[in-house]
Amino acid sequence: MGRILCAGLGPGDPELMSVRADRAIRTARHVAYFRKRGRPGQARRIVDGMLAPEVQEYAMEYPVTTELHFGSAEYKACLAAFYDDWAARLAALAQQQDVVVLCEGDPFFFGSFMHLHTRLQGRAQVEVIPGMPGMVGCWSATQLPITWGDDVLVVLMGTLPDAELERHMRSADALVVMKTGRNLPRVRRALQAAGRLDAAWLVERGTMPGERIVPLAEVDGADCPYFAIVLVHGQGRRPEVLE
Ligand SMILES: C[C@@]1(CC(=O)O)C2=NC(=C\c3[nH]c(c(CCC(=O)O)c3CC(=O)O)Cc3[nH]c(c(CC(=O)O)c3CCC(=O)O)/C=C3\N/C(=C\2)[C@@H](CCC(=O)O)[C@]3(C)CC(=O)O)/[C@H]1CCC(=O)O
Ligand SMILES: C[S@@+](CC[C@H](N)C(=O)[O-])C[C@H]1O[C@@H](n2cnc3c(N)ncnc32)[C@H](O)[C@@H]1O
Repeated sequence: MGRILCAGLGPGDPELMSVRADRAIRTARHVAYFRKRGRPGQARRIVDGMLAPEVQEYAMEYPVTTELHFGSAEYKACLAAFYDDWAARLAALAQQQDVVVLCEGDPFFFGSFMHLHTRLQGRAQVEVIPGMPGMVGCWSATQLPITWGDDVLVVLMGTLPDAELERHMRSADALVVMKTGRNLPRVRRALQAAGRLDAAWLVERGTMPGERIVPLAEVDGADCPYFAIVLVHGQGRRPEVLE
């Protein structure tokens, strides 16, 4: 059985990837990565200038992202076929030589590689190199702590229904909202309803080129990039500052 190594790349700044991922990428002969059709892909962009000249690249282009609703049968069938196809191709390739799959952030944290990982069991030796999740890069970009004392941190997806968003926003101390993109107006409304809007920050492309950090209440756009996270920092218990 060949080996498939998935390298977590961290939030975007190449200096935030692990030494192990760096080594795997620089010595790789076969490199695969996900991307939206017609775009360079964040994972591929992060490793610009790191790949060996003779490397073979495999761009795994999503057949759809927002064109079909993710709850529809058509979307599920289309994505299942896409993952099945790439799992078979990578397993065959790995018979000859190691394959490195690139993944922005951490592969096991809402990463596309999870869908290949499931399908590759028993067909290849699969290893995952952890990466710093995007949200860590984002809260560090704000230069403020995210949790103190007993704070409960909840990670939400902007794709959740409005009522679910609002319920969690009311109960948690610190908040991370991912998959913001075109869901931004709904995320904003839910934060307002939960009384959290004034404490919320929008971090677009955290640690990537074009990074933008703004108080969410000051943003009037209906949309933001897919690579954007909304944060509410916890204010939990801590010893008082005496001086
Ligand atoms: C459908 C939707 C729903 C949802 O997120 O649940 C969804 N992606 C959406 C949008 C979207 N996706 C992408 C862009 C362009 C970004 C750009 O180029 O700017 C846009 C925006 C756009 O097209 O406008 C590309 C992309 N997506 C993933 C990666 C790789 C990675 O991150 O690993 C990359 C490459 C990024 C790169 O590196 O460039 C990964 C995932 N995306 C998934 C689903 C899951 C897989 C599908 C499945 O199996 O269901 C998974 C694995 C996440 C998971 O399963 O949690 C949501 C619509 C929400 C809505 O309705 O608004
Ligand atoms: C499919 S998930 C992938 C998560 C990734 N595996 C991780 O560990 O962060 C994509 C979502 O992650 C968030 N994200 C990841 N990295 C980010 C970054 N550097 N800046 C802003 N958002 C980011 C965005 O909310 C985006 O919609």
